[in-house]
Amino acid sequence: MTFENIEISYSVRVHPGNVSGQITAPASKSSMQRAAAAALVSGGKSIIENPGISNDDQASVGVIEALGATVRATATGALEVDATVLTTDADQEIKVHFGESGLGIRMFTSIAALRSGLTRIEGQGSLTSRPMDFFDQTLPQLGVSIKSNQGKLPLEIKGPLVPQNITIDGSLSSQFLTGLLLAYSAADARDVTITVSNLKSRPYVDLTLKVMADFGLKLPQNNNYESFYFGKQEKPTNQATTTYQVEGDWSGGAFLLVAGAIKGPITVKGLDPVSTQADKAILQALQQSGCQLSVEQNQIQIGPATGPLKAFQFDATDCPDLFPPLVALAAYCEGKSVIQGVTRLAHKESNRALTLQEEFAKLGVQVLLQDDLMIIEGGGIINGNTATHSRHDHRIAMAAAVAALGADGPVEIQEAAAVKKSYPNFYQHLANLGVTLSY
Ligand SMILES: O=C(O)C1=C[C@@H](OP(=O)(O)O)[C@@H](O)[C@H](O)C1
Ligand SMILES: C=C(OP(=O)(O)O)C(=O)O
Repeated sequence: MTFENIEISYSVRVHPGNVSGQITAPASKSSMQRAAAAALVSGGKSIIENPGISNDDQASVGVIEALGATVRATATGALEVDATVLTTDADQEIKVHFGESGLGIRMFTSIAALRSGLTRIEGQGSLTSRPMDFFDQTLPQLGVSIKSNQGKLPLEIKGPLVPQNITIDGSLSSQFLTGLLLAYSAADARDVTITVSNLKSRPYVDLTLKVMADFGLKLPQNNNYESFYFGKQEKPTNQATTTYQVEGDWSGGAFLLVAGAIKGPITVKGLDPVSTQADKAILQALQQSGCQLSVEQNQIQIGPATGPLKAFQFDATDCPDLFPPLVALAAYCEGKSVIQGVTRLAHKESNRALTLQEEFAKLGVQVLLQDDLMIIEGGGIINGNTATHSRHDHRIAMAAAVAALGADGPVEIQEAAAVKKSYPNFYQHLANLGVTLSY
């Protein structure tokens, strides 16, 4: 597919009403993209079951193909990845395109740096303004030459990356560390340590290590998220085919759960309560809100409280993608809800603190920003008969759509197709739950 042609200009009108029935959460793009990377660097054969189909997922599959893996869809819908013989020569000059995926580019750039040939790294939309200067600072220390556009895309890199003891800053994003962990493992790093200061979004690193373990890759020792030590032993040689099941997505699922808490009851399937995914933490805020919640291994049942929902306090520093669904929830909770971690939002698909404040203001919901805190005044009337805009940010579109369920009239979401980045079936899933949508 060509990312230049993604069509993002249609609007969706979400009509207020109840949700009911059952729905299965989509595949997690965090799990899927890591699986694609792990399948490539394993140098073996893998089967990825329940593969994601979002734009970010498709971008990652395209990237592993560009890096030489062969990918084939099976009759059951799984993906078969063969990385035993790479079709791309390591010395060849190649171009890889990441669409708008922050994880994709930050994870695969270090992996592509294992090549001795030149790799040109491109992206589009919001990705072109997201910071990549980490690579300017880090890759030269590992023997990789890099040319960037003043710390932004496009990048040109030429390796091969040679693992060294290195110290990195983990405060902007965990995604760079995810890439280095995979690259060091692939390069059979021995007796080498990645030291990380101020690491944020830690559970995402747990997910990286979990996927690496599932693919039988060489694993570092995690010393309290402050350093990751790759031991002296040789990396395992992987003979057997790995079968990996992509996890259901707590990040997209969070919007379904909030819809259930506001206007359910509904049953959400496919979310593993013992997943390492950061956004599983939505359950804590939902519990505080007093909604009806029953969490089982195979399904979550969720519905409104008997009385009004209650305001909550939540620290989203390590699960920043929960801000948008939490703001939608807070809009329906009586009183002031407080979410910590605002500084983590500046460099997402939009500056999410501001876009949440501006788009929810259109719905009559006041969102205050005080240093690292977001304060949402909830429990009032949600304005319908109004238009919001996705701001080309999938999570802003989904937050506005869910908030619309209890509004006093329909809410338009402009440039609604932004959801394709992570959850292409989102509107269909709302419709399956009984929501009336018009286009
Ligand atoms: O590794 C991942 O899958 C992700 C990590 C998080 O980013 P940061 O580490 O930059 O917070 C998250 O916001 C992003 O949507 C996905
Ligand atoms: C920020 C996000 O993703 P990424 O950083 O991978 O583009 C997201 O999905 O909300």
